[in-house]
Amino acid sequence: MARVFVITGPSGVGKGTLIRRLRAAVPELRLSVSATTRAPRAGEQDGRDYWFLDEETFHRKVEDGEFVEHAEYAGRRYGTLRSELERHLAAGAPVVLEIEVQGAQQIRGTMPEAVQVFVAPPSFDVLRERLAGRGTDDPEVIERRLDVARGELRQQEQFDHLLVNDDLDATTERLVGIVREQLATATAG
Ligand SMILES: Nc1ncnc2c1ncn2[C@@H]1O[C@H](COP(=O)(O)OP(=O)(O)OP(=O)(O)O)[C@@H](O)[C@H]1O
Ligand SMILES: Nc1nc2c(ncn2[C@@H]2O[C@H](COP(=O)(O)O)[C@@H](O)[C@H]2O)c(=O)[nH]1
Repeated sequence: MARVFVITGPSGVGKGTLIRRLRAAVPELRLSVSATTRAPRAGEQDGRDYWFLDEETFHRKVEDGEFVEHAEYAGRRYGTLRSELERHLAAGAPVVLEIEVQGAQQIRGTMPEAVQVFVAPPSFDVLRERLAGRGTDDPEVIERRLDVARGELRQQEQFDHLLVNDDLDATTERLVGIVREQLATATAG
């Protein structure tokens, strides 16, 4: 029964944008707020955008088995807290995770019933433009993320669904369609 949706793909491809639109269309879908050791960006709030943790606290939570998945990404740590995911599932709500590719691969091993969607850019140049256009990261951070993206894009065929995020409205519609279909199947079953 598909109650967990994983949205993965390279940084800057539009995962967060698509998930905001998805949640507006499917209001019962809840977002699992991840933990990270990276610094908050301007306007980001602890507990809403991320749980911002120092390295020591993140490490302790890893040791205590508090993450369902975690990964090092571009020099920072990111992870899905078991408590976040279980809180939503216990309330009977479907949950969406926005995570990078190593974490998505871990979820495949531990939660094979989760529906995994890989979001790809129309081209590498477009990905670069989106990361730069977002205006949240320094040029060297953008280059590091693009380096990671090359490896991530090589894994795109391994996921249940592949969405090329070209036209935002069209991609949103396809994502909403995937989620609604899975939820309808789960309800019927
Ligand atoms: N289909 C699209 N066409 C044009 N611009 C887009 C499209 N989708 C997203 N964007 C823009 O691309 C930028 C990056 O999007 P977003 O922050 O959602 O990416 P992300 O995959 O969530 O990144 P990260 O993994 O770093 O959180 C944003 O400025 C967003 O408005
Ligand atoms: N494996 C995980 N990856 C995560 C998680 N939360 C976010 N992310 C991904 O990290 C990168 C960078 O994010 P940014 O906010 O610094 O731009 C991006 O691909 C996110 O999707 C998580 O819990 N686990």
